[in-house]
Amino acid sequence: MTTAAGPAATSVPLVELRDVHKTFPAARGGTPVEAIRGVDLSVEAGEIVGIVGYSGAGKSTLVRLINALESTTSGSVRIGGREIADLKERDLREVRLGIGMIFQQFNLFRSRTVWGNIAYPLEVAGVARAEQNQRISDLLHFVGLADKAHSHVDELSGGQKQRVGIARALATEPSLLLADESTSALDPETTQEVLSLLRRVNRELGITIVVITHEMDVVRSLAHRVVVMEAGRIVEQGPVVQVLSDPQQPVTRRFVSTIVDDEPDAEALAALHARHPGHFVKLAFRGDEVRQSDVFAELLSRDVRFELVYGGIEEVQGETFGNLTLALDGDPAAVTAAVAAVADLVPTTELSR
Ligand SMILES: Nc1ncnc2c1ncn2[C@@H]1O[C@H](COP(=O)(O)OP(=O)(O)OP(=O)(O)O)[C@@H](O)[C@H]1O
Repeated sequence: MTTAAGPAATSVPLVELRDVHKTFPAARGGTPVEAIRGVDLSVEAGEIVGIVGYSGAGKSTLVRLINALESTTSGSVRIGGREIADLKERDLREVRLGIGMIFQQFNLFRSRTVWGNIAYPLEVAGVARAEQNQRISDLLHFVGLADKAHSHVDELSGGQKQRVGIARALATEPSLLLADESTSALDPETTQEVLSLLRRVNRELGITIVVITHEMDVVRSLAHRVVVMEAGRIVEQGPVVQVLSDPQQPVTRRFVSTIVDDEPDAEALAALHARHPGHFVKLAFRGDEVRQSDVFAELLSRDVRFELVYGGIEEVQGETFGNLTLALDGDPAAVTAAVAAVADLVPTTELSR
């Protein structure tokens, strides 16, 4: 009998990059561009990994290395344990068939119907007509567009177009789906629909997903793990809840601050100090290990006044975390003792003026 942990612990990652570099040669009169500078990355089968970074960080180049559209300058890219650089064209085609892509601008054929778009990769792969028909029909039902089979692409909304893009990407039954800014052209409600479809692709079909995005909301609601890129390097990575609740690098903090506003920045802190007397401390709550009421009870038992002046509690994928900033006021020795007592209960940071 195999256990769930057994095969997973010994199986090779679906995607494995080791010390990968990619330098584009200099354009005339310019200098070479080091787009990827020593990236190590593993993606396990069944994961959803979000890759975030600002424009130019190297995200698209990384994806083009993973789907073998670009070759490395040095380092190793393995897909399903196979070294891409060693593969002959025929094997490379097979690897590419195992990877689906969806794009920000959908990249659909306007001259074809919805059915025709999904059929395209099957025609290229030489799949028999009867099997094509069965797969296309199944996919149309899966993405909820069975009634649009014979519509033209121009008649569809953005969300419907992306659902066609997803069906087309799944037609060759890939094990990996790469999504490059796949929701950036969509409004928030349609974005949620597409993300929910991607979650089903992962959960119900077992397909591994790598999404590239600059939207942290996409990471928060979709990914299991997040990888942060800056200037061609991975600067931080980890489970989404961990990275959102305790970002380490400045670039990660900037991304996280777009969706989590539970810490006052310098300007907000100055404004708070102008309104509230006392000593400011930030308390970090993670999960339900420590109850806020225990912390407040500790403060109430002491000879200090306190006020909640800033903060927020987030829930991400069923886990809660957040920071609360308190202003403590009273006799300096009592305040110092109260801060020490609270610091025994929860991670506490003193916020200086
Ligand atoms: N084919 C190319 N030739 C020369 N330079 C390139 C090429 N492709 C990418 N670059 C450069 O490599 C760097 C990384 O680009 P890349 O497109 O991978 O970043 P990105 O994080 O995906 O950015 P964006 O979100 O804007 O797409 C940039 O400086 C870019 O100009």
